[in-house]
Amino acid sequence: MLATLLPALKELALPLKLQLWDGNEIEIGPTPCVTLVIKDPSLVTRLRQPSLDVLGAAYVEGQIDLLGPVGEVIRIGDVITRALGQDDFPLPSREAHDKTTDAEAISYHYDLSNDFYRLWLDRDMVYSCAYFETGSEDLEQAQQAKLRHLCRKLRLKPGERLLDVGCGWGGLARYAAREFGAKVFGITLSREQLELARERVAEEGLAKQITLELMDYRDLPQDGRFDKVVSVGMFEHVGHANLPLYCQRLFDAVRPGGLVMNHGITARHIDGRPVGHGAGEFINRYVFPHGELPHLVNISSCISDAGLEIVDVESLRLHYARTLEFWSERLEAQLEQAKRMVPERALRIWRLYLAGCAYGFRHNWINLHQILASKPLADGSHELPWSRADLYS
Ligand SMILES: C[S@@+](CC[C@H](N)C(=O)[O-])C[C@H]1O[C@@H](n2cnc3c(N)ncnc32)[C@H](O)[C@@H]1O
Repeated sequence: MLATLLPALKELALPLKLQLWDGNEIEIGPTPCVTLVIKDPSLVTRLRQPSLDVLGAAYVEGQIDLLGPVGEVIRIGDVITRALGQDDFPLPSREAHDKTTDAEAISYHYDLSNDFYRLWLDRDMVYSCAYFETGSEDLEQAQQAKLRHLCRKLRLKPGERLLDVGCGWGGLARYAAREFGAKVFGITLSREQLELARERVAEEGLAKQITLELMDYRDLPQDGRFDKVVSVGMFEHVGHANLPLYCQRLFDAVRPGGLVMNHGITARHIDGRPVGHGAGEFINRYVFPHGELPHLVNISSCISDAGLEIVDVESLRLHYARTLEFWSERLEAQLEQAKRMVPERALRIWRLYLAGCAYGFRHNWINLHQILASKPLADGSHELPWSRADLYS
């Protein structure tokens, strides 16, 4: 098999070296910066028609090692799988979601280790796309700018009640309470997140303004008690089948005249056909089980059908590429510390996931949309200013 694989790889002239199970080294292209260590000879057959899922799984399960800058590893993986891989990937499955499967999926990802996430996220541990007003900000500045951008889009005022659906480690809740005087109710399905988020609320003396609970979005109050609703990086876990219910819950939670912000990752294609040879399969298998990415059209349609009026949409695709590059660089710079916090297998998964998603956003495989919607008042009016000028003043 090696006899057919090597000429095919060499044609790609990649900066890659193979190291075989017997110690032999073969240079595939000029000045290699990445070494693919094949520990298991049976893998060569599968590499003849590779996918990012096959390569990623082999790395996670320890059948191969990948040495060199992780960004280059991903780029080389993409070139190889596009050149040698198959093209007929099936459409991703759209699954039924219930509270139990969703709670397990959330725990798998978010309860991994608070220390590990603290290592490479910003100090507020905001785990979603940052906002780069000029492109020259560092991660801390860009995450603070994102929190401000969200609160401004929501036209948040002192004393207003804000619901934060999928509140993570509480960064937005604390920002909205501290900087905008809001009263925040936040929910998460992760026990680890909740514990640390509550600690941070108490440390900042914000306990009177912020309540955080372990709660599924399906159990939210439905009496329009909130002035504003925000959901950041959460709806990717909902699944197509439950999008109408999710949007209905947001509608029912907010008062007439109130605003709803849905910030999340969206698919490149409406039918969900794969982008990146096997990247989606890898993410689904190892990173976000039961995750599903709707297209902007799917989520917009559900928001509208629920009775909300979409008033503003912004794409932040390259902002998420930049955010993920920061996360990946920070993790790569601290691998020794990370090894002490999570099992080797998890570290391998998260290294590929962060660098791979940075690459995916950069190459337009996926997008990020902030969708602002208003719950119309009885006479059809809403409470928004005439222009967006206030967002930038
Ligand atoms: C990517 S994190 C984003 C956290 C936070 N919004 C941020 O920007 O840092 C996704 C969040 O959604 C929450 N989540 C996912 N599914 C949920 C569900 N069914 N009900 C409530 N929260 C959920 C997770 O627990 C997690 O806090």
